[in-house]
Amino acid sequence: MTVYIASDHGGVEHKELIKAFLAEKGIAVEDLGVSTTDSVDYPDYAEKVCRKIQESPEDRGILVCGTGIGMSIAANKFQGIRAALVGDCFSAKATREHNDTNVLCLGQRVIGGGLALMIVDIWLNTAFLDQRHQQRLDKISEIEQH
Ligand SMILES: O=C(CO)[C@H](O)[C@H](O)[C@H](O)COP(=O)(O)O
Repeated sequence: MTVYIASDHGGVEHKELIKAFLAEKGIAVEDLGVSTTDSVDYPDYAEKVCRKIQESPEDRGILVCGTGIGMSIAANKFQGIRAALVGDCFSAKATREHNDTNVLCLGQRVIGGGLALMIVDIWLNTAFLDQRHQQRLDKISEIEQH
């Protein structure tokens, strides 16, 4: 599994932190930008990550902006992407178990680096529960077709 990661200017510091954390754990990570705090538009970076996940659905994406909200709104426009904005450990686990999310969104202006890394660790290491949850994801896919 490869983790594709990107941020806008409001999330670049957490992105760098997460990238180093994943590399240290031996997890393949590909950085799709940005590398400076020059102002950019977050949908451009959400698209870069989401296109990668559409091409290889076994991979995962992580998007960071100031609040994580803009990235999550943009990411959920892409077919097959289930993106969640997460700011606590309980939701990090639940959104994998129940929603099988393939993109994690984080807000650098909202949560500290330590919590961001905990969330990433839980999110990457929690499996989808399937069972009753799959039928709900199927309904989301149906909505996406119309
Ligand atoms: O999309 C967002 C808000 O939902 C992100 O937090 C962006 O990073 C933010 O809008 C960028 O704001 P800025 O004033 O241009 O730095």
